[in-house]
This record gives sequence, structure tokens and C-alpha cells, in this order.
Amino acid sequence: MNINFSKLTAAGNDFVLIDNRESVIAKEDCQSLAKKLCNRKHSIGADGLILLEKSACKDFKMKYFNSDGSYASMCGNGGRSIAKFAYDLGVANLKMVFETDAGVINAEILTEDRVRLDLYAPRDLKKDIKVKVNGKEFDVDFINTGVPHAVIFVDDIEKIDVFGYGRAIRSHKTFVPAGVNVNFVKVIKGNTLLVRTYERGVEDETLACGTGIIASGIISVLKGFAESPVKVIARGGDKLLVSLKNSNDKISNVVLEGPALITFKGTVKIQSEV
Ligand SMILES: N[C@@H](CCC[C@H](N)C(=O)O)C(=O)O
Repeated sequence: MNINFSKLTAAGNDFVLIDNRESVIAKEDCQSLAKKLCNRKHSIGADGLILLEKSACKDFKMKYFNSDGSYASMCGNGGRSIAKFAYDLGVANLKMVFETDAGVINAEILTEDRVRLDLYAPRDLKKDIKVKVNGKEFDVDFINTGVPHAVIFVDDIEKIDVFGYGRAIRSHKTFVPAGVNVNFVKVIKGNTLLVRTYERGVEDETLACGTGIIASGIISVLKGFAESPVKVIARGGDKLLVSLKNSNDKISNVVLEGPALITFKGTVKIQSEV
């Protein structure tokens, strides 16, 4: 079977997007297909597979799978990408509303390559958790911004071993069984954060993680390190903006703004055993 796809990048977090409104991909095949299509040596290559599906009440529904095949209820960079993809397909207007398993999102295509997402409220905030890995103790703040995130402030963002510490914290007993995405954050002048993320499901550092950037922005505001709107520079150098309202640690009006671009389109042959 031949399937049309678009490849998008959102701050260097890259995705394969497929229009699955007619259920060409069966539910039980999604995970193995994600693994295959995201493989950078043998297929298209991406951090995740995103399916655009029919929604009963909104413009469409987003389904997200990491490159290792695991399902995730949300992806911030993927959310901007699917908005761009939906507009390009003619499924949605410049302003749209879509469903994810984390909540409903209002999106707006701002320019050729910039998208704004208005998100649901985050949950499960836990501050100042002590986590010891590889002989070092970290002060971790946890928040679920659609998927689980650990946020850690560091002095030297260039030197921190994101892969080594990120991988160990991701699977630390505090965060099992779900695991956690791990964000290392440096606050710099100009109300700006530098963020590096070890992503669960990619099992490596990615060039950006949208929900991780939101988590880092929220925690920075809660700790008084920054004010909304917070500027964020992702590992790949792209600039994003996070804004929110905070009333005694009750977070609302969360907005993520950042790039999303279609890099190419193609057709991929799916083998029957998928
Ligand atoms: N890259 C995403 C997050 C994707 C899901 C994550 N890896 C998980 O499994 O929790 C983003 O931009 O938010």
C-alpha cells in the first residue's frame, strides 16, 4: 500500500505526518509503523509519527507516536506541525480547534512558518523532588504539560551530560512506570531560557521539545526566575515563546508560539506485514 506523507520540522523536532481520516492505518499497526517510518537509516526518519484523524466535534484529532513506537498523549512541536499540515491539506482554516488525548487545543497559523497554540491547563505539579543519579543529586520540579516533564536548572548548560543524566532520571524510580522527559534549563538575561531536553520515546536529546519548553517556562515563572511571556531558545537555536497566567501555582492560559515548516512531501510504500 502506498501512503502519502508530509515531513515537518518544528524547531528541529521532526515528524512524519499522515492524513488518517479514512483510517488507512489501523489502530493496531500505528506503533510498528511509527518505528519503521521514523528510522533515519532505513526509512524517512523522524522523532515521531503524527496521524491526523477525524473528530466528532472539533476540526480533527491528533494521534502521536514516538520514534520508538510508544504512544504519547501530546507533543507541543507536533501540535504546531499538525496545525500547519491541516491548513495545508485544507482540513482547517488559519484558526482551528483540535483534540488530543491531553486536551483540546486552539491553534492559529500566524505566518508562513509560525504557529500559536492555546493549551489546556497543566497538572500534577510537584516541586523540589531530590533525585540522585550517577552519583549526583538533582533538584527536580515535575509537571505534566500533556506528557510528564522533569525540569532541572543548571549553571552550565553546555557541559551538562544531557544524555547520561537525562537517561538515568528518565527511568528513576520516582518516575516509573511512565518515565519522564527531562529538561535542563539555564536562565539567561532578557527573560530568556536555554533548554535542552532528553526525550522519552526518542531516548536521546532532541533539538527541541515543545511540551518541555512549556514545562520549563511554567516552572521558571513559578520560581520567580522569569516572567510571562518567557522567551526560550531551543537546542537547535530556534526561538519560542511561552506565556501563562499564574495564581498561587494554579496555571492557566498557557500559550506556545514557535516555528513549524513543511520540509518535503512524498509517498511511502507500507509492507503488508505492518
Ligand atoms: N517532542 C514532543 C513530546 C513528544 C512526547 C514525549 N517524547 C513523550 O513521550 O512524553 C514535544 O514537542 O512536546
